[in-house]
Amino acid sequence: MTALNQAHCEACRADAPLVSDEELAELLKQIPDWNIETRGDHMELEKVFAFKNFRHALAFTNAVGAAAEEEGHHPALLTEWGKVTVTWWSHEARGLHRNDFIMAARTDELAKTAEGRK
Ligand SMILES: C[C@H](O)[C@H](O)[C@H]1CNC2=NC(N)=NC(=O)C2=N1
Repeated sequence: MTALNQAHCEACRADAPLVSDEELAELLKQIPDWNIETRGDHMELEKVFAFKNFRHALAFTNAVGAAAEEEGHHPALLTEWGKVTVTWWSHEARGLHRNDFIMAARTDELAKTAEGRK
C-alpha cells in the first residue's frame, strides 16, 4: 500500500467504503496530532496549525486549497489571525474515507514547508 503522503485520492462516491475501526487505528498512527471529531452521524479529522500572523495563515490556506483542487477532495478551512483549522471528511460517503487520511498527510507535508509556522 502506498504511503499516505505519496497516495492520490479516488473519486468521491456515495457508496465508497468508509474506513473500518481497525483501519482507523492504523491510519491515525500515520497522521500524528490529528483529532477525530464526531459531528452528527459521522467522524471528521481535524488539526489546528499555528502561524505568526494572518498573512502566513492565508498562504497556507491557499496551499491546502490548491492541493484539494488537484485531488478533487476538499476540506473545511477556518482561517484566523495566527491559525488555520483544517477539517477533512468525505461528504458524499458521509464519514471518513482513505481519501481523508491521504489529504491529512498531504496537509502535514505542506505545513512542513509553510512560511511563518509557530
Ligand atoms: C463533484 C465533486 O467531485 C464531488 O462533489 C467531490 C468534491 N469534493 C469533495 N470533498 C470531500 N471532502 N467530500 C466529497 O464528497 C467531495 N466530493
